[in-house]
Amino acid sequence: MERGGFLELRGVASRYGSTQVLADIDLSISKGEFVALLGASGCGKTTLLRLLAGFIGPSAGEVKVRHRDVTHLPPDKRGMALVFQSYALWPHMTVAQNIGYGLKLKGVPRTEIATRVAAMQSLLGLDGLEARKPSALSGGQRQRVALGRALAVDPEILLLDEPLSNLDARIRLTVRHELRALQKRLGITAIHVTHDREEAMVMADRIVILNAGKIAQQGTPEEVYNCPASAFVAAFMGAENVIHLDGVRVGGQFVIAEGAANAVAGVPVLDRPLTSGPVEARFRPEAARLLAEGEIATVGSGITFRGEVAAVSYPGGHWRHVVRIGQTEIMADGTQAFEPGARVAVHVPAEALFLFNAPANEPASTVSRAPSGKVYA
Ligand SMILES: Nc1ncnc2c1ncn2[C@@H]1O[C@H](COP(=O)(O)OP(=O)(O)OP(=O)(O)O)[C@@H](O)[C@H]1O
Repeated sequence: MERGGFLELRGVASRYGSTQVLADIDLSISKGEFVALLGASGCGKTTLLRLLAGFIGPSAGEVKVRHRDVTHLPPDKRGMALVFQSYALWPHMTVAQNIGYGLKLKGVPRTEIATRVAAMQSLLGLDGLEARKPSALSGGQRQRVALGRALAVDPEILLLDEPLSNLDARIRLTVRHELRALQKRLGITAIHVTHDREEAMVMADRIVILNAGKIAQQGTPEEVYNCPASAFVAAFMGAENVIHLDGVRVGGQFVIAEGAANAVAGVPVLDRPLTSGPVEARFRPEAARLLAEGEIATVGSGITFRGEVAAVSYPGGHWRHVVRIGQTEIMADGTQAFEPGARVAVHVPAEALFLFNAPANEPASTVSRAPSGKVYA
């Protein structure tokens, strides 16, 4: 895959009336790349996709495809096709007519439409269903017809607006896999909007995380999962446990001060712009190791908190514990169950502990400050 330069967004902004929805969007997408736009509801994912498709114009910035400015081109002149969450199939048309719809609009001769439609049906495993109406298809089949209709016009760029979210969980896994395999096979560039983290992780070459209309971070699934650039990204990528700590930066180490529930601990700063003072420590429930309190000394680098089990449940595959550490409650998974009331140690390895300074512009009232080195909530 040739890197960057195929689809470029520079300084793109968008507003609905006086409401700013997107700002400072810079993206460079390679030909054949599968990019997931991931973010919470209302962060601007669909607006960005509609802007790429040409249904709305940006209030600032430009969109280029192969170095050609398409910012003000109408949707049908951009070489892009959009697949919606709701399928948007014509109910009175058959599968074949739906797939051929875009070709008919373009004035493609009937015999050629028939050939292309047949090829699409066979590519998407819809052979034998050509005469059916959408009402006589399963959700997964309908979504494949919608995909066929988008691909039949031979777009260079496929825009996917949560196309799998109406499918039930089991079918979604299959269609995810099919869609990714098809995209790779056709070498088509795809931009996929989703709020499902796992879907983005398993399908995309690159994940672009949006927060309130801005790019919070972009990178491979592994990068955004293992090296979140902010507390927001860490939380969004599942590191929902949060403990407030204090410490000092000494060269490449951050030395966490002793607290009511932890001893002094040093963790590498890596490439985080960490400064001495209060920090927010985040980690995933599955990254924490739960031990009986006496086992503290046997664990490796990272930090260990002393706590008490408040609740335990079995969601499948592991035991999930709610552990009270000071006034804070965190979740920690383990292969062994500890009873409520048990005194435990929660060890978080250095590589799974994400430290962030509290944002400088956060109002003082929302930033909790602890006495130096204390764990608190
Ligand atoms: N036509 C519109 N007029 C005014 N505001 C709008 C319009 N469409 C969207 N918005 C607002 O713009 C913001 C971004 O909406 P958008 O649909 O892009 O979010 P999203 O990330 O796709 O959300 P979801 O995951 O819920 O679909 C939201 O606050 C939304 O209320």
